[in-house]
Amino acid sequence: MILKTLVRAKGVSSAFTGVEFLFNCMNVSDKMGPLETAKKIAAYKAIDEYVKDNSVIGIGSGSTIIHAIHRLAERVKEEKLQVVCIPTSYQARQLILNNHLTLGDLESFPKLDCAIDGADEVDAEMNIIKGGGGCLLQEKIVASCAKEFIIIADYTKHSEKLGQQYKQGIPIEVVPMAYVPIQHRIEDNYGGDVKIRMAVAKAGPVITDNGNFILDWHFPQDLSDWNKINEEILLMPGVVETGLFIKMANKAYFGMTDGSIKEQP
Ligand SMILES: O=C[C@H](O)[C@H](O)[C@H](O)COP(=O)(O)O
Repeated sequence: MILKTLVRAKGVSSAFTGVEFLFNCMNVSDKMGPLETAKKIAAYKAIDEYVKDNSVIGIGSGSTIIHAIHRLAERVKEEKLQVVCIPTSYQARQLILNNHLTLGDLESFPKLDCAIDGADEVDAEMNIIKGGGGCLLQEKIVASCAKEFIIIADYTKHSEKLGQQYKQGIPIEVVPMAYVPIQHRIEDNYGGDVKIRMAVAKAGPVITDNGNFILDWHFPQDLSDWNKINEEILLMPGVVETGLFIKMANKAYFGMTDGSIKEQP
Protein backbone atom coordinates (compact mmCIF):
# COMPACT_ATOMS: atom_id res chain seq x y z
CA MET A 1 0.00 0.00 0.00
CA ILE A 2 2.75 2.44 1.01
CA LEU A 3 4.66 1.40 -2.06
CA LYS A 4 1.69 2.00 -4.36
CA THR A 5 1.15 5.42 -2.82
CA LEU A 6 4.81 6.24 -3.32
CA VAL A 7 4.71 5.07 -6.92
CA ARG A 8 1.63 7.22 -7.56
CA ALA A 9 3.16 10.18 -5.78
CA LYS A 10 6.27 10.02 -7.91
CA GLY A 11 4.30 9.43 -11.11
CA VAL A 12 6.34 6.35 -11.96
CA SER A 13 4.91 3.29 -13.55
CA SER A 14 6.39 0.19 -11.97
CA ALA A 15 6.55 -1.18 -8.45
CA PHE A 16 10.23 -1.89 -8.99
CA THR A 17 10.93 1.80 -9.47
CA GLY A 18 8.88 2.40 -6.34
CA VAL A 19 11.06 -0.01 -4.39
CA GLU A 20 14.18 1.80 -5.55
CA PHE A 21 12.67 5.14 -4.59
CA LEU A 22 11.65 3.87 -1.16
CA PHE A 23 15.14 2.52 -0.52
CA ASN A 24 16.73 5.77 -1.66
CA CYS A 25 14.45 7.71 0.71
CA MET A 26 15.57 5.52 3.57
CA ASN A 27 19.21 5.82 2.53
CA VAL A 28 19.33 2.06 2.26
CA SER A 29 20.51 0.69 -1.03
CA ASP A 30 21.90 -2.72 -1.89
CA LYS A 31 24.93 -1.58 0.11
CA MET A 32 24.64 -0.67 3.76
CA GLY A 33 24.01 3.06 4.38
CA PRO A 34 26.40 5.13 6.53
CA LEU A 35 24.28 4.87 9.67
CA GLU A 36 24.00 1.10 9.50
CA THR A 37 27.71 0.80 8.68
CA ALA A 38 28.50 2.95 11.73
CA LYS A 39 26.41 0.66 13.95
CA LYS A 40 28.07 -2.39 12.49
CA ILE A 41 31.68 -1.29 13.00
CA ALA A 42 30.99 -0.29 16.62
CA ALA A 43 29.27 -3.62 17.26
CA TYR A 44 32.05 -5.66 15.67
CA LYS A 45 34.69 -3.78 17.65
CA ALA A 46 32.95 -4.52 20.98
CA ILE A 47 32.48 -8.21 20.23
CA ASP A 48 36.09 -8.56 19.07
CA GLU A 49 37.52 -6.71 22.06
CA TYR A 50 35.37 -8.05 24.87
CA VAL A 51 34.13 -11.54 24.08
CA LYS A 52 36.51 -14.27 25.26
CA ASP A 53 36.21 -18.05 25.40
CA ASN A 54 34.22 -19.43 28.37
CA SER A 55 32.40 -16.20 29.07
CA VAL A 56 28.92 -15.07 29.98
CA ILE A 57 27.77 -12.08 27.91
CA GLY A 58 24.73 -9.83 28.32
CA ILE A 59 22.99 -9.17 25.03
CA GLY A 60 21.29 -5.77 24.74
CA SER A 61 18.34 -4.73 22.63
CA GLY A 62 17.70 -2.48 19.63
CA SER A 63 19.01 -2.27 16.09
CA THR A 64 22.76 -1.99 16.80
CA ILE A 65 22.84 -5.20 18.83
CA ILE A 66 21.71 -7.13 15.74
CA HIS A 67 25.14 -6.52 14.21
CA ALA A 68 26.80 -7.60 17.45
CA ILE A 69 24.87 -10.87 17.48
CA HIS A 70 25.86 -11.58 13.88
CA ARG A 71 29.54 -11.04 14.72
CA LEU A 72 29.23 -13.10 17.91
CA ALA A 73 27.62 -15.99 16.03
CA GLU A 74 30.40 -15.80 13.45
CA ARG A 75 33.13 -15.90 16.11
CA VAL A 76 31.48 -18.68 18.11
CA LYS A 77 31.27 -20.81 14.97
CA GLU A 78 34.73 -20.07 13.60
CA GLU A 79 36.67 -20.07 16.88
CA LYS A 80 34.47 -22.67 18.63
CA LEU A 81 34.00 -20.34 21.61
CA GLN A 82 31.96 -21.35 24.64
CA VAL A 83 29.75 -18.35 25.31
CA VAL A 84 26.51 -18.11 27.28
CA CYS A 85 24.24 -15.22 26.28
CA ILE A 86 21.91 -13.50 28.76
CA PRO A 87 19.11 -11.59 27.00
CA THR A 88 17.77 -8.16 28.01
CA SER A 89 14.43 -8.46 26.18
CA TYR A 90 12.27 -10.80 24.11
CA GLN A 91 14.01 -9.34 21.06
CA ALA A 92 17.43 -10.29 22.45
CA ARG A 93 16.16 -13.75 23.37
CA GLN A 94 14.94 -14.31 19.81
CA LEU A 95 18.21 -13.03 18.36
CA ILE A 96 20.18 -15.43 20.55
CA LEU A 97 18.01 -18.41 19.61
CA ASN A 98 17.76 -17.53 15.92
CA ASN A 99 21.54 -17.28 15.70
CA HIS A 100 22.02 -20.65 17.43
CA LEU A 101 23.81 -19.17 20.42
CA THR A 102 23.55 -20.54 23.96
CA LEU A 103 20.74 -18.91 25.93
CA GLY A 104 21.18 -18.43 29.67
CA ASP A 105 19.48 -16.51 32.45
CA LEU A 106 20.43 -14.68 35.63
CA GLU A 107 19.23 -17.55 37.84
CA SER A 108 21.93 -19.82 36.44
CA PHE A 109 24.45 -17.10 35.55
CA PRO A 110 24.11 -14.17 38.00
CA LYS A 111 27.62 -12.92 37.26
CA LEU A 112 28.38 -11.78 33.74
CA ASP A 113 31.79 -11.07 32.26
CA CYS A 114 30.44 -8.35 30.08
CA ALA A 115 27.19 -6.82 28.78
CA ILE A 116 27.04 -5.19 25.34
CA ASP A 117 24.17 -2.89 24.45
CA GLY A 118 23.07 0.04 22.30
CA ALA A 119 22.14 3.53 23.48
CA ASP A 120 19.92 6.41 22.44
CA GLU A 121 22.35 9.06 23.63
CA VAL A 122 25.68 9.15 25.49
CA ASP A 123 26.94 12.46 26.88
CA ALA A 124 30.51 13.55 27.57
CA GLU A 125 30.27 12.32 31.19
CA MET A 126 28.96 8.88 30.23
CA ASN A 127 25.40 9.66 31.25
CA ILE A 128 23.29 7.55 28.93
CA ILE A 129 19.68 7.50 27.77
CA LYS A 130 18.33 4.06 26.91
CA GLY A 131 14.87 2.63 26.38
CA GLY A 132 13.96 4.18 23.03
CA GLY A 133 12.82 0.68 22.08
CA GLY A 134 11.12 0.14 25.44
CA CYS A 135 13.67 -2.33 26.84
CA LEU A 136 15.36 -0.44 29.67
CA LEU A 137 14.47 -2.47 32.80
CA GLN A 138 16.02 -5.83 31.89
CA GLU A 139 18.90 -3.99 30.22
CA LYS A 140 19.75 -2.22 33.47
CA ILE A 141 19.45 -5.39 35.53
CA VAL A 142 21.71 -7.32 33.18
CA ALA A 143 24.23 -4.47 32.92
CA SER A 144 24.36 -4.23 36.72
CA CYS A 145 25.39 -7.90 36.90
CA ALA A 146 28.25 -7.49 34.43
CA LYS A 147 31.90 -6.79 35.24
CA GLU A 148 32.03 -4.56 32.18
CA PHE A 149 29.24 -2.73 30.39
CA ILE A 150 30.01 -1.72 26.82
CA ILE A 151 27.94 0.61 24.67
CA ILE A 152 27.82 0.32 20.88
CA ALA A 153 26.34 3.14 18.88
CA ASP A 154 26.49 5.17 15.69
CA TYR A 155 27.74 8.76 15.43
CA THR A 156 24.26 10.28 16.00
CA LYS A 157 24.21 9.07 19.61
CA HIS A 158 27.19 11.04 20.83
CA SER A 159 26.60 14.41 22.53
CA GLU A 160 28.08 16.84 25.02
CA LYS A 161 24.89 17.09 27.08
CA LEU A 162 21.82 14.85 27.24
CA GLY A 163 19.03 16.05 25.00
CA GLN A 164 21.32 17.58 22.37
CA GLN A 165 20.88 14.63 20.04
CA TYR A 166 18.05 12.45 21.29
CA LYS A 167 14.75 14.31 21.14
CA GLN A 168 12.32 11.60 22.30
CA GLY A 169 12.84 12.25 26.01
CA ILE A 170 13.96 10.02 28.87
CA PRO A 171 11.99 6.76 28.98
CA ILE A 172 10.64 5.78 32.40
CA GLU A 173 9.02 2.39 32.97
CA VAL A 174 6.04 2.63 35.34
CA VAL A 175 3.35 0.41 36.83
CA PRO A 176 0.22 1.14 34.73
CA MET A 177 -2.05 2.28 37.61
CA ALA A 178 0.48 4.96 38.61
CA TYR A 179 1.24 6.58 35.27
CA VAL A 180 -0.83 9.76 35.69
CA PRO A 181 0.40 10.65 39.22
CA ILE A 182 3.97 10.02 38.08
CA GLN A 183 3.47 12.22 35.00
CA HIS A 184 2.27 15.08 37.25
CA ARG A 185 4.99 14.56 39.85
CA ILE A 186 7.83 14.70 37.32
CA GLU A 187 6.39 17.76 35.54
CA ASP A 188 5.78 19.55 38.88
CA ASN A 189 9.24 18.76 40.27
CA TYR A 190 11.41 19.32 37.21
CA GLY A 191 9.29 20.85 34.44
CA GLY A 192 9.12 19.62 30.88
CA ASP A 193 6.48 17.40 29.40
CA VAL A 194 5.83 13.73 30.25
CA LYS A 195 3.98 11.68 27.63
CA ILE A 196 2.75 8.12 27.79
CA ARG A 197 4.22 6.13 24.90
CA MET A 198 1.53 4.88 22.57
CA ALA A 199 1.83 1.67 20.57
CA VAL A 200 2.01 1.78 16.78
CA ALA A 201 0.72 -1.64 15.73
CA LYS A 202 -1.68 -1.96 18.67
CA ALA A 203 -4.39 0.28 20.11
CA GLY A 204 -3.42 1.96 23.38
CA PRO A 205 -0.14 2.33 25.24
CA VAL A 206 3.08 0.40 24.68
CA ILE A 207 3.25 -2.54 27.10
CA THR A 208 6.82 -3.44 28.01
CA ASP A 209 8.30 -6.95 28.21
CA ASN A 210 7.50 -6.71 31.92
CA GLY A 211 3.85 -5.67 31.53
CA ASN A 212 4.39 -2.00 32.36
CA PHE A 213 3.86 1.37 30.61
CA ILE A 214 6.57 3.72 29.35
CA LEU A 215 6.55 7.47 29.99
CA ASP A 216 8.79 9.68 27.84
CA TRP A 217 9.98 12.75 29.71
CA HIS A 218 10.85 15.70 27.47
CA PHE A 219 12.98 17.44 30.05
CA PRO A 220 14.09 21.09 30.26
CA GLN A 221 17.52 21.54 28.72
CA ASP A 222 18.98 23.32 31.77
CA LEU A 223 18.92 20.14 33.92
CA SER A 224 22.28 18.54 34.54
CA ASP A 225 22.50 16.72 37.91
CA TRP A 226 21.37 13.42 36.40
CA ASN A 227 22.55 11.24 39.25
CA LYS A 228 20.38 13.09 41.76
CA ILE A 229 17.41 13.37 39.41
CA ASN A 230 17.61 9.67 38.59
CA GLU A 231 17.67 8.71 42.28
CA GLU A 232 14.71 10.99 43.04
CA ILE A 233 12.59 9.63 40.20
CA LEU A 234 13.39 6.05 41.23
CA LEU A 235 11.94 6.80 44.66
CA MET A 236 8.53 7.79 43.24
CA PRO A 237 6.03 5.00 43.99
CA GLY A 238 5.12 3.20 40.78
CA VAL A 239 8.37 3.98 38.97
CA VAL A 240 9.93 0.65 38.05
CA GLU A 241 13.11 1.93 36.36
CA THR A 242 14.42 4.85 34.36
CA GLY A 243 16.24 4.91 31.05
CA LEU A 244 19.00 6.97 32.66
CA PHE A 245 22.13 4.84 32.91
CA ILE A 246 24.40 7.04 34.98
CA LYS A 247 28.10 6.25 34.73
CA MET A 248 27.34 2.54 34.39
CA ALA A 249 29.23 2.01 31.14
CA ASN A 250 32.95 1.29 31.12
CA LYS A 251 33.33 2.04 27.43
CA ALA A 252 31.34 3.40 24.51
CA TYR A 253 32.20 2.73 20.87
CA PHE A 254 30.73 5.08 18.27
CA GLY A 255 30.96 4.17 14.61
CA MET A 256 31.75 7.36 12.68
CA THR A 257 30.88 8.45 9.12
CA ASP A 258 34.47 8.07 7.91
CA GLY A 259 34.63 4.43 9.01
CA SER A 260 36.62 5.13 12.17
CA ILE A 261 35.52 4.25 15.71
CA LYS A 262 35.43 6.85 18.45
CA GLU A 263 36.04 5.46 21.95
CA GLN A 264 34.82 7.01 25.15
CA PRO A 265 36.42 7.38 27.67
O1 LIG B 1 14.94 0.10 24.33
C1 LIG B 1 15.88 -0.01 23.60
C2 LIG B 1 17.28 -0.07 24.01
O2 LIG B 1 17.60 0.70 25.13
C3 LIG B 1 18.24 0.19 22.86
O3 LIG B 1 19.48 -0.33 23.25
C4 LIG B 1 18.41 1.66 22.49
O4 LIG B 1 17.15 2.23 22.21
C5 LIG B 1 19.34 1.84 21.29
O5 LIG B 1 18.78 1.19 20.20
P1 LIG B 1 19.42 1.23 18.74
O6 LIG B 1 20.60 0.36 18.75
O7 LIG B 1 18.33 0.74 17.85
O8 LIG B 1 19.76 2.67 18.45
